[in-house]
Amino acid sequence: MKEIVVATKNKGKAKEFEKLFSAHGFQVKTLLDYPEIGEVEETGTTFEENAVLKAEAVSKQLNHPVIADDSGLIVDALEGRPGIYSARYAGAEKSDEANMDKVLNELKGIPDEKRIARFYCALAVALPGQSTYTVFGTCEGEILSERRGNNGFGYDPIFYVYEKKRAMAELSSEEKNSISHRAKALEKLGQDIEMILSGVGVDE
Ligand SMILES: O=c1[nH]c(=O)c2ncn([C@@H]3O[C@H](COP(=O)(O)OP(=O)(O)OP(=O)(O)O)[C@@H](O)[C@H]3O)c2[nH]1
Ligand SMILES: [Mg+2]
Repeated sequence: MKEIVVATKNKGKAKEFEKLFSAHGFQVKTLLDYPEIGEVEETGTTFEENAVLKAEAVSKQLNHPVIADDSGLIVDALEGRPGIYSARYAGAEKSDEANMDKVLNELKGIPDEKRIARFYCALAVALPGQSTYTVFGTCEGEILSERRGNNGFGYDPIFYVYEKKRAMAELSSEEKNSISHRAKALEKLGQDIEMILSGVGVDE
């Protein structure tokens, strides 16, 4: 089976990519398989910049093609926060529970129609010796007033997905993978995906 390296240490993302890429016949390796690779500092000011930083840094270290994901939650009533700071919104320990509590507290008393939000995912594909390619995807919804469901990761329990009329954490992994920002970004690679991945894949 061909392998694809995704430059993430996030177990939730890793699981989603495993399923998304298995549909294309690829086995996913992540930074959890390469403990020697340190954290890449996310110093960019956009999701795209951070995705490129992660993909290129890891591609250089491994000297092979790498995909990276930089993603997050954008809440209109919070002027776009937590945005690129989604993982660390409530502090460096990256606690999903503390992050959700912070968003829920900031939105206390805000009515449903003003709780509009979206998930955003930028994917960068870094191929050694070639320019890095980026695509993005979004998923529209609203911030609930309390948690619902146990699936997924991150802010999934407090995100109501318009397309499914349920919280993201109430969706099965198959359902999430059919509508998520991550899946939509991958879809944008469209018909190019097999071609790009045939360059990205590393034969075992
Ligand atoms: O409920 C969610 N469902 C999702 O589908 C989702 N995708 C992203 N996020 C949030 O945004 C941060 C990404 O930040 P991020 O791209 O820097 O990733 P990360 O730091 O977790 O891992 P890495 O990939 O950088 O190693 C994550 O930690 C989450 O808080 C999500 N939350
Ligand atoms: Mg990160």
